[in-house]
Amino acid sequence: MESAQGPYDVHIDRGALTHLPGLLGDASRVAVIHPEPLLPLAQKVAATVGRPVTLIAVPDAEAAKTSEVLDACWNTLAEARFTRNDVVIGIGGGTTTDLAGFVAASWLRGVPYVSVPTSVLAMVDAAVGGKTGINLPAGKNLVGAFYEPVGVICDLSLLDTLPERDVRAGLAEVLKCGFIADTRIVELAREDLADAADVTSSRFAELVTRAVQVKATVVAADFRESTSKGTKVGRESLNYGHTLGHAIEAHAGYTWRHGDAIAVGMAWCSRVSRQLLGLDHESVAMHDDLLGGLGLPLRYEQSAWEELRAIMNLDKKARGSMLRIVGISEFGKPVVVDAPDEKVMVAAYRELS
Ligand SMILES: NC(=O)c1ccc[n+]([C@@H]2O[C@H](COP(=O)([O-])OP(=O)(O)OC[C@H]3O[C@@H](n4cnc5c(N)ncnc54)[C@H](O)[C@@H]3O)[C@@H](O)[C@H]2O)c1
Ligand SMILES: O=C(O)C(=O)C[C@@H](O)[C@H](O)[C@H](O)COP(=O)(O)O
Ligand SMILES: [Zn+2]
Repeated sequence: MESAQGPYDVHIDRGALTHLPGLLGDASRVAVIHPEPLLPLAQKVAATVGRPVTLIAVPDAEAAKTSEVLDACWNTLAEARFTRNDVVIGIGGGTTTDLAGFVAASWLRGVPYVSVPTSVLAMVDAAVGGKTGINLPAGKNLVGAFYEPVGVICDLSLLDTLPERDVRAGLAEVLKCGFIADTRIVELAREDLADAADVTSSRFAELVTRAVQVKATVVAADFRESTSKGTKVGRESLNYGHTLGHAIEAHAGYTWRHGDAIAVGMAWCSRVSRQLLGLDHESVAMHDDLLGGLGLPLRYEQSAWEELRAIMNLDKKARGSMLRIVGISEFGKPVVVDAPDEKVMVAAYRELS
C-alpha cells in the first residue's frame, strides 16, 4: 500500500501470519497488545517472534478505546523500557488495532507498529489506512493520530473463530466500499448474500480484497483527509454512514458494534441522498435489502434524534457550526453535502422507524 510514510505491505491470505517475523526489523523487544479473549492467539504469535515479548491485555471491544487503557499501555511500555527500535504489535479487532496503533504513534512520539487484524472489519478497514485513536464519552475517535503501520497481516484463517454477528458487522464496511466506489462489491453481494458472508468462500475473499483495494486507493490519494468539496471527494468518502453511525455509538455508550451503527447510518444517508442528490429509489431499497439481509439493524431509537443531532456537531467533518455529511448520487459517486437541510435529515430519520 502506498502511504505518506512510505509503502507498506498488506498480506491477505490464509496463513499470512508467517510474514510477521520479517516485519520486526532490528527490534530488541516486542509488545503484543491484544483483547483479553484473544490471549491464546497472542501467546501463539508471541512464540514466533524470537525476541522478549511483553503481552498487554486490554478490555474487549470499545472498552479498549479509552484514555485509561491508553495510559495503562504507556506505563507498561515504560516498565518494559521500550525504546525506539522496539515494535508494537496490535492483534485483534478494530478496537484493538485503533488503540494499539495510537499507543505506537504516541510512545516516544512514534515506534514501529505492525497490525494483525483478526476481525473482518479490522482487515478491510480499521487496520489499513493509518487512522488510530480512542473514544471520549462526547464522541467517537475524538483523540488520535494518522500513523501508518510498517505492515498489516490479514490471516484469513483467524476469521474461523469470529462470531457470525461480527462477520456481518464487518461486511457493513465492505458494502460501504461498494456504495461509494466499487460497484462490483454490490453485485457480488446481491448475487449470493449467504455466500458473501461465508468466510471460507472465494466470494468472501474477493470482497475483502476489493474493499482493501478501495481503502488503499482512497487513502493513497488523500492520507490526511482534506476537506472535500461537492463531487470532489477524497478520504471523507470513507465516512459514508458514519456521521449518524458514530453519534449512535456515543449515544448508546459504545455498546453497539461499529458495523451495526454505520448500517443504520448508511440506511439514513441513502434517504438523505435520495432527497438531496437524486439517488434513485431502487438504490435506497438496495441498501435495506443488503444491510437488512445480513441481519444488520436499519433503525435506532426514534426519540433520540435531537440528542443524536447534537452529538453530530462534533463529527470531524464539521467545520465551525456547519455540519457536513457524505452522500451518494448513485452507486460509486460520493458527494459531500455542506449544511444538509435539517428537515430532510429529520424526515430521513423518521423513515427508518
Ligand atoms: N481506524 C480506522 O480507519 C477504522 C476503520 C473502521 C473501523 N474502525 C474502528 O474499529 C472498531 C470496530 O472493529 P471491530 O468490528 O473489529 O470490533 P472489535 O474490535 O470489538 O471486535 C469485535 C469482537 O470480535 C472479537 N474478535 C475479534 N477477532 C476475533 C477472532 N478472530 N476470533 C474470535 N473473536 C474475535 C473481539 O474480541 C470483539 O469481541 C470501532 O472502534 C471502529 O471505530 C476504525
Ligand atoms: O479511514 C477512514 O478515513 C474512514 O473514515 C474509515 C471509517 O470506516 C472508520 O470508521 C474511521 O475510523 C472513521 O474515522 P473518523 O475520522 O470519522 O473517526
Ligand atoms: Zn467505519
